[in-house]
Amino acid sequence: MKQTLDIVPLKSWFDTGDAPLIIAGPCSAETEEQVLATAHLLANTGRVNVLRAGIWKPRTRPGEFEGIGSIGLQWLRRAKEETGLPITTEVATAKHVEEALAAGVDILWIGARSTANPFTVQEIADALKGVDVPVLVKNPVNPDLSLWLGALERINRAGVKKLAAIHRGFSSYEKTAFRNEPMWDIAIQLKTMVPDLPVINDPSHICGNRELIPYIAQKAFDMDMQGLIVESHIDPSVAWTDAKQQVTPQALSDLLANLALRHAKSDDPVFEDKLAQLRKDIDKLDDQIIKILSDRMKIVEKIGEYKRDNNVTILQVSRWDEIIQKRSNVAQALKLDKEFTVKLLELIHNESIRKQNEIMNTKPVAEA
Ligand SMILES: O=C(O)C(=O)C[C@]1(C(=O)O)C=C[C@@H](O)C=C1
Repeated sequence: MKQTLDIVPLKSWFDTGDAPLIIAGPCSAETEEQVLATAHLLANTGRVNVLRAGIWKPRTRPGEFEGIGSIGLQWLRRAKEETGLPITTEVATAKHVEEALAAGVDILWIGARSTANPFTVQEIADALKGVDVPVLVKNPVNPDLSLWLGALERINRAGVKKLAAIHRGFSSYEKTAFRNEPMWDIAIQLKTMVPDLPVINDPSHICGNRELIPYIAQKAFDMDMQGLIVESHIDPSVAWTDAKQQVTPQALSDLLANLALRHAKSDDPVFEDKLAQLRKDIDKLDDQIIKILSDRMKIVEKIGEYKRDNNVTILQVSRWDEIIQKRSNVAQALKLDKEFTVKLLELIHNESIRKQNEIMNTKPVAEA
């Protein structure tokens, strides 16, 4: 279902021409020297549009480094004056918003833990009323699209029209190669629901290690995301936070140079013609799929009536097992992915059960 947010296009508040928006900088501001040195090296790459640094850090356990605090804002401000790069930091309370704005922070971002808490988001939204500052909203820690959308809506209702989402992946109990599971389908759903909303990818927090960053960053561009926010430190080996996932400004520059940029459309008419033809072929096949599904469902309904009239259960596990087995074999022979085939059949089966459930509780036509 489409959702509307009253937003202005990214280009109107940050024009990067044809290139994606690149935000980079240390996970945490540690010292003035570190912030300034990183900022200069990043600016010198010519590939970075905005400098980031965490000042207030929500840490999972107490006792860890919780950010340098307000003093860091002055370092960021100086970095901005010296390099010309706009600056951004995370805010989690109304007081953070006030202090960041007073220090001339150009873009604010809301972290994943804050997005997960509507009280926090509302407090930030209230502090933003009447302020014309761009806000980036990270996805919540848990895989909950409504919560992400809800946070964007709260900020938007406060009057913030320069709005974007940050996809930083989701916590998962199961340990995988990623620190936070990308769960691309959730970000894709957000993009489908709010097509005008720019989505920026955060490969550092998805990966948790620098090695996987190029893979995720490329995938983000392939998924039509409008930018990247990447953690970069002059010397990641001594970083106070997230050492494993930070890259040097030089490594970031090399990484960005090696990414293939994608565009939502091509201006080559030959490509567009060929695409239009292939899409026509798909349209025809999709119509056939729908017709076949409708024919199948009519038979399912008929079976449903026989079952009702003979007091036979809807669910027939052995028949269903047989279908999964036989059709998966056919699918494999036709080079269709097995997992995809099983998921599709399960969807169909659930619909059969729903349909037969409706029929089970009606009377046969003769008795009605
Ligand atoms: O074969 C049946 O008994 C049906 O009702 C059809 C069908 C199906 O959709 O293929 C539906 C439900 C059963 O669990 C098994 C199969």
